[in-house]
Amino acid sequence: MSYEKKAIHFGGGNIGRGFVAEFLHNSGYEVVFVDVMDSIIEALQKTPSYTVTEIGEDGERTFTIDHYRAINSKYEEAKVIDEIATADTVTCAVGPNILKFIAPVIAKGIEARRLDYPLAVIACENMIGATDALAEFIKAKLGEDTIKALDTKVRYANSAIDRIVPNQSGNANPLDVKIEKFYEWCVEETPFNGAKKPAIEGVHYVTALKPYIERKLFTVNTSHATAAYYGYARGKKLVHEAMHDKEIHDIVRSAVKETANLIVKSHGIEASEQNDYVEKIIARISNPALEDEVVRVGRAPLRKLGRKERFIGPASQLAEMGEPVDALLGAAEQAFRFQNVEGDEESATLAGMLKELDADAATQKICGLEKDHPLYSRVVEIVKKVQGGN
Ligand SMILES: NC(=O)C1=CN([C@@H]2O[C@H](COP(=O)(O)OP(=O)(O)OC[C@H]3O[C@@H](n4cnc5c(N)ncnc54)[C@H](O)[C@@H]3O)[C@@H](O)[C@H]2O)C=CC1
Ligand SMILES: O=P(O)(O)OC[C@H]1O[C@](O)(CO)[C@@H](O)[C@@H]1O
Repeated sequence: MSYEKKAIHFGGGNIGRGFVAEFLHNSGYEVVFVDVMDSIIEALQKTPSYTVTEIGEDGERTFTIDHYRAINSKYEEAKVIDEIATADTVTCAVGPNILKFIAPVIAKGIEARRLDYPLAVIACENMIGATDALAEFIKAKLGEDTIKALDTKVRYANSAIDRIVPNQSGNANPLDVKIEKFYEWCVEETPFNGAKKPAIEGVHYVTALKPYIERKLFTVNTSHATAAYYGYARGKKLVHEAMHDKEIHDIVRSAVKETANLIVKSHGIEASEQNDYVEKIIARISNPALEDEVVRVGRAPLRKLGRKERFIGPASQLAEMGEPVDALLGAAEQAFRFQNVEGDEESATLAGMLKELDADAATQKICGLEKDHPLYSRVVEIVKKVQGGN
């Protein structure tokens, strides 16, 4: 394979190594990982290859990922800037809250650009409009001249990325990644009009991303997080254990029945198609081979209780239509109860906020709901219940 194209990928974690880098590598890109975690960067620098193992119903397939380099942006920012100046694409999978921290170095790379075609930037996060958000942070750091000629320097495309990559442990090579076989990576096509769009095999270019990302976030992530929060509350360690508990299984199904109603109504997707999609997701999150922990899937509850996120996002739209949202609110309640979980900073911040703020202030601050929104008083009641220890 010839490696004529170069991709800079921020975040050498689970989805970065296991999904994004695998696709870039298999499409002939040299991948330059950028991370701030010493152990990951050192391992990538020392180890010339790692293995991605896909777990499917029909067995396992392995791929060797090589021809990559790695830079720690904490110590070697100048190198990162130079790589971006001569790269074809920048991708990231760092978590929505980290976008603001990677933006300044990307901006400097754009300012220093030495190629006569635009850099393609695609954020791969569980977040609606993640690339737009990154673009805003980048714009704040760009000079006026660059902003005037922005189209010639950079093109931003939002994406929806779906593949379950659990935390990895027990692998002989700590860089190895075990992932599910299923994947979906949709990227907006129109931002590349008049420019070359990244030729990444497996990427599905779409003209309208909203139906894809909402269907994904409000089905995959809603069901996964519902199983995780109820599972955590009932002492389950792994997501499939939660899904094999009949009560939790039924609750998860009720939540995705509510979101299916929204997806069908707002995106004109056929009910039978959405039903097939739901069944596929239920099977995926029930897969014992993934050994996915409820605390990983429930991580960052403050973000997950946000206005556009997996519970309040669909529930607020449904409430505006006068449609049922009981199961979604039940799941949101369990998210509010995900407090002081070891290793999850946000769960401690959530606990602090629920102590300090009254229910109205917490509802507004955490869920971003306006007082006159039809969902508002119902969420306030939930917050009061959680605060009262009931
Ligand atoms: N793991 C999964 O199954 C999926 C994850 N995603 C999304 O991908 C994103 C990453 O998730 P994971 O890979 O699971 O998390 P992870 O925690 O395994 O990886 C995140 C990586 O970002 C790095 N990082 C943090 N700050 C950084 C900075 N300033 N510069 C460069 N790197 C930095 C971390 O050190 C870590 O290696 C999240 O937005 C998640 O929602 C999306 C679909 C599936
Ligand atoms: O990455 P988030 O947004 O914290 O959500 C947790 C998990 O949800 C999934 O995307 C699928 O439900 C994961 O595999 C992901 O890491």
